[in-house]
Amino acid sequence: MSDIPDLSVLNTVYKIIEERSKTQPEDSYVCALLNDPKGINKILEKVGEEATETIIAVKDGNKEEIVYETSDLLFHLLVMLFECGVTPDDISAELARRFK
Ligand SMILES: N=c1c2ncn([C@@H]3O[C@H](COP(=O)(O)OP(=O)(O)OP(=O)(O)O)[C@@H](O)[C@H]3O)c2ncn1[C@@H]1O[C@H](COP(=O)(O)O)[C@@H](O)[C@H]1O
Repeated sequence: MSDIPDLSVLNTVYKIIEERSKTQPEDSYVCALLNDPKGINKILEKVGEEATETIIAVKDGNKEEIVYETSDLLFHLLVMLFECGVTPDDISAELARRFK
C-alpha cells in the first residue's frame, strides 16, 4: 500500500481552525482555546479530558458515545497540532511510512 490514507475531513477541520485563528470571530470555540490565558496547557487539558471520556465510552461499550467522544478527542488533537505547527498531512505521512 503506497497511497496516503484519506484524512480529508480532518484536513477540512484543520483548515477551519487555521481560518478561525486568522479571522478571530468572537463566538469561536477554537479562538477561545487558542487565546486562553493558560496557553497550550488549556488545549492539553481538553485533550486529556476527551481522552478520558473516550476511554469511559469504550469501557461502557456504547458505540454512539465512542463515536461522539472520539470525534471530540480528534478535534482537540487537531487544535493541539495546529498550535504546534504540525499538519494532518505530517501525521498521515508518518502513518503511511509505517505501512508493512
Ligand atoms: N469539531 C468541532 C468541535 N468538536 C467539539 N467542539 C466543542 O468542544 C467542546 C467540548 O468540550 P466539552 O464537552 O468539555 O464542553 P465545554 O464544557 O463547553 O468545554 P470547556 O468550557 O471545558 O472548554 C464543546 O464546546 C464543543 O462545541 C467543537 N468545536 C468546533 N469544532 C469544529 O471547529 C470549527 C470551528 O468552530 P468555532 O471556532 O466554534 O467557530 C467548527 O466549524 C467545527 O468544524
